[in-house]
Parts: sequence; structure tokens; C-alpha cells
Amino acid sequence: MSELSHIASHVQSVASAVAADDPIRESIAQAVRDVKATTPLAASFTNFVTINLVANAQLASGGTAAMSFLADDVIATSAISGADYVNVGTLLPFYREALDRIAHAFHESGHKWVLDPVAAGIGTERTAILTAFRDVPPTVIRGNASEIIALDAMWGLADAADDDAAVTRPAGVESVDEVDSALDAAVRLARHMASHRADGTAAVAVSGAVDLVTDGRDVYRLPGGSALMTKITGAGCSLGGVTATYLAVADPMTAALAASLLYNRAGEAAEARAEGPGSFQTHLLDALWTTTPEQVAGSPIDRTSVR
Ligand SMILES: Nc1ncnc2c1ncn2[C@@H]1O[C@H](COP(=O)(O)OP(=O)(O)O)[C@@H](O)[C@H]1O
Ligand SMILES: Cc1ncsc1CCOP(=O)(O)O
Ligand SMILES: [Mg+2]
Repeated sequence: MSELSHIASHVQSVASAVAADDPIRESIAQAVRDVKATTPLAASFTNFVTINLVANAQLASGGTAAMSFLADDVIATSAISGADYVNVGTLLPFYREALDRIAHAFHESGHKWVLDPVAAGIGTERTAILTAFRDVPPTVIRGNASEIIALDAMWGLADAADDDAAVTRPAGVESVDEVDSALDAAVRLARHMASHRADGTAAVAVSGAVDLVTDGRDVYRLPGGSALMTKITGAGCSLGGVTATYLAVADPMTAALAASLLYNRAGEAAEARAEGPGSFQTHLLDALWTTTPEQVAGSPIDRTSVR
């Protein structure tokens, strides 16, 4: 792959640190407080590998969880769920029809949902499922860089005249790309998703050593976390589930920022106490529980804007 394909074509303003009194920090703190105060339900259709960690992380963050794989059940639950989480990590033959029904139902009702496009680009069935979401898209996408690049290519969002169309290469559940190489893809996905929502809001969160969150206009970069997060399975999936928990009480950008920042602070606290991946997972859940709204909102945050 050419190095040039990793150079973002969207023009960015100069990055600046988000000030202590910037309104986005109060929105983030309020979202964290609201989840703790209201214990919102975010229901999940998620993979078999990490389903338990997703539920436990949602509970530790202050929300509640409900897991299901039946379209009828998921659609009925959306009446009492503030937002949903859909993760395509492990697929079964009936999922294509179920997820198509679910996405159309959410689109018609305006129900908010988070998509985690795990292993995007692998297999015709997963590709068919993810491609079908293009016209009934989620409210937030949370994935690693390779997944975001693959989904953008799948949805054909790059202008045919542009030469910056995402170049994809096979990746499993782990990323083989740097976060910033997914900037253009993330911006295009966020703009596309926003154009399909009545209130025009959407966000894309790209996880990695420095997370990137964008609504297609502003781009936030969030340093921190722990390399041990890549040594347990489900750090990404549970981050997606917690993003849905915050989406139940907040707008897409605030929800994506709050969840990613909570994970960075909790990952650092867990690393300080852990002796390896096993105890890290336990300490991560404890830290999701103990990290305060002020610690989340007081995190280092950089912002640029794109055009
Ligand atoms: N090298 C790293 N250093 C610090 N934090 C990381 C690193 N890689 C991933 N993370 C964190 O781990 C969590 C899961 O991200 P990631 O591993 O990219 O997801 P996935 O498991 O879906 O590939 C995120 O909170 C992210 O910030
Ligand atoms: C290992 C694995 N295989 C299919 S889904 C899955 C879990 C991926 O979890 P995460 O993306 O959070 O690392
Ligand atoms: Mg993942």
C-alpha cells in the first residue's frame, strides 16, 4: 500500500487543546452523571466472545444491559431502551435477515444505535450485512482504524474523482492501520450518517493508542488508555456497549467522547493495579465504576476542525 494513501485529504485546522471551560467538557461530565443517576438501558445484539464483558462494562459504567439475537425481541425492547448496540463479531446464518429488520425498524422509529463493525471486510456474509446498513445507518460507529477504513470503502463514500478512497487490506478483529489513517473515512462516514438522521447528528469513534472522534466537522483526539487493553478480548466491544449507554442520555458526539475518555482513564487506573491481562480485566471493570465524571471530563482533549 502506498504511504500516500495514509495522508488525510480533508484539510484540518491547527490542533488546539480543549480549554478547561469549553462547553463540551460540561456536556461530557453531565452525560457521565446522567448515566449514574438514571441507569439507562442500552440493549445489545453482540458477539458470543465478549458478550459478558459488554454487559458488565455497561453495568459498571452505571447503565443496564439486555442481550438478544432475535429481531422481534430487539425491536420490542427498543421501546424501553435508550439506545442499542450492534456488533457483528460472530455471525450466524440468520443474522443477515435479523439485522436488516432491526436496522430498518430503528431507522423508521429514529431509535439511536451504535454499530461496531468488527472484522469489516472479512467474508461475503459480513460484507452483505454491513453494506445493507448504508441506507439505514447507525447513529454512532465505533471501531478500530482498519474497520472504519473497510466500512467507508464498502459504503462507497469517497468521491469517485478523489484519489483518497480508503485503501483496505484484510484485517481480523485487530487493527492493522494507524488511527489517523482512518481520518478521511471517519469524516465521510459521520457526514453520511448525519445526513440520514432527522436531527442531523452522528459520530464516528476510531480507537487506538490515541482515539479519534468526529461528527464530520470537529475532530477530537484523545490520548491515553493502556496497551493492556489490546491483551484482553472485548476492550473495543465493551467500549462500544458503553458508548450506547451514554448515547441513551446524550447526543452522538458527547456519547462517543464520554465513553472513549472513560475507557482511557479506566485503562490507566487498571494498568497501575494489574499484574497481567486477567487482573487487568477485573481492575478495568472496577475503574469503570470508580472513575468520576470530573476525571472523565477533565481529560486531555485536542480538537481540530475539517473541511
Ligand atoms: N496502544 C494502546 N494504548 C493505549 N490504549 C489503547 C491502545 N490500543 C487500544 N487502546 C484502547 O483500547 C480500547 C479498545 O480499542 P481497540 O483495541 O482499538 O479496539 P478493538 O479491540 O475493537 O480493536 C480503546 O479504549 C482504546 O483507546
Ligand atoms: C476474538 C473475537 N472473534 C470474533 S469477535 C471477537 C471479539 C473482538 O473483541 P474486540 O474487538 O473488543 O477486541
Ligand atoms: Mg473490535
